[in-house]
Amino acid sequence: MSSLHPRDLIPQDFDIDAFAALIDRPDPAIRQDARERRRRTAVPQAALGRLGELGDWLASVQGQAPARPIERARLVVFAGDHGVAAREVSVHPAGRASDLARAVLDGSAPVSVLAHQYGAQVRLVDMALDCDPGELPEEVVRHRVRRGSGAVDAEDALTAQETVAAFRAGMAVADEEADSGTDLLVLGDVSVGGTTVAGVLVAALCGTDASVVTGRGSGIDDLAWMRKCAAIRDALRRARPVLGDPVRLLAAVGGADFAAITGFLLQAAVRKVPVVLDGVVSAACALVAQRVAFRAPDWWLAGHVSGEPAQAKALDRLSLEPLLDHGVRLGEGTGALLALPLLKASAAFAAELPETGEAGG
Ligand SMILES: Cc1cc2ncn([C@H]3O[C@H](COP(=O)(O)O)[C@@H](O)[C@H]3O)c2cc1C
Ligand SMILES: O=C(O)c1cccnc1
Repeated sequence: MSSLHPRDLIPQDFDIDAFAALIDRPDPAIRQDARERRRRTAVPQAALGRLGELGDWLASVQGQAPARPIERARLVVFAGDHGVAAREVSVHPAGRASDLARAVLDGSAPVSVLAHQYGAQVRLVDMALDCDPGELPEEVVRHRVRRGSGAVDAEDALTAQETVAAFRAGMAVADEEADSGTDLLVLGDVSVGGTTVAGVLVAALCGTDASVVTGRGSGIDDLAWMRKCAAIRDALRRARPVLGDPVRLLAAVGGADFAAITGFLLQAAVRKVPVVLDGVVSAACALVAQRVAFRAPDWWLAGHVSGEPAQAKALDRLSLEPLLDHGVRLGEGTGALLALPLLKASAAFAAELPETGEAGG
């Protein structure tokens, strides 16, 4: 008989199913109120295009109509390395996500340029980078649960205990942000091999083959694509026995950053702070989180289409329609941040277009 080591046991005081009851839908009456206010402006309904609906959504998640301006948007970037990167499935060297993370910290990363441009604060959270923790600031490494997550095609990414610790860290980050008055969370990720892991989770939860979810990630060639597809196929075999259990699924074929993002998304919904999703990693975690609490996706917005087929599949399952499609494949939260000016525009229209008193067109 096989025996479970204590680190494979989910702590007894951890109840992931409690989220299902803790998360409400954003208030539909407020959404309706926002829609009716919009009808009373001189601008015809159709003229605002998607910005009208976006303003209604924003009002509903903020709990007031018209929507308030977004004043304290914060980009939260979760970082981690993945053992599966050793299969050469990324253009980035395996185990070197810390290089990408350092660029986010020193302001030279693509996402730093956008964050600076849009006045968004950036917070980097190291969950499992493969570098000495002493190389990074204490506030960045304080949530780290291990050095690199396991290679999901051959071994578990994490123990059950590490998964719960990472999930709780993500919840704690969402709580800290909610407590400090962040009014919009913009999600990003920095990893090497992350799009492979995301592909596994999406294929597992959608019941599709590896080839359907395998994309070019950070820009891989045909040979690397075949290696990535094979790694996803192998990991899918490992995922199947634990499909019904989100914690065991994240432990078997996820990673510390994925577990943290899943906890972060769910707790943000509990705290009623809206989140803009970025690419395939955000989408994969959102899909896991939807399994935990089916109402949670109403609190999230899909910033863009990243071109990874797994992202499109996941967003479809989440009934989230991405705002932008410009072929941006940079990760780091760039696609989510690009949506920020549109959201701000929708809030400004909602708040500042005068009502005429009569219903418009
Ligand atoms: C210039 C550049 C910088 C990036 N920084 C993060 N990513 C993106 O690539 C990684 C995932 O891709 P893969 O699964 O292939 O390793 C993540 O770090 C994601 O944020 C980048 C992608 C590019 C092209
Ligand atoms: O979907 C993503 O997040 C993505 C896609 C390509 C490259 N990096 C990230």
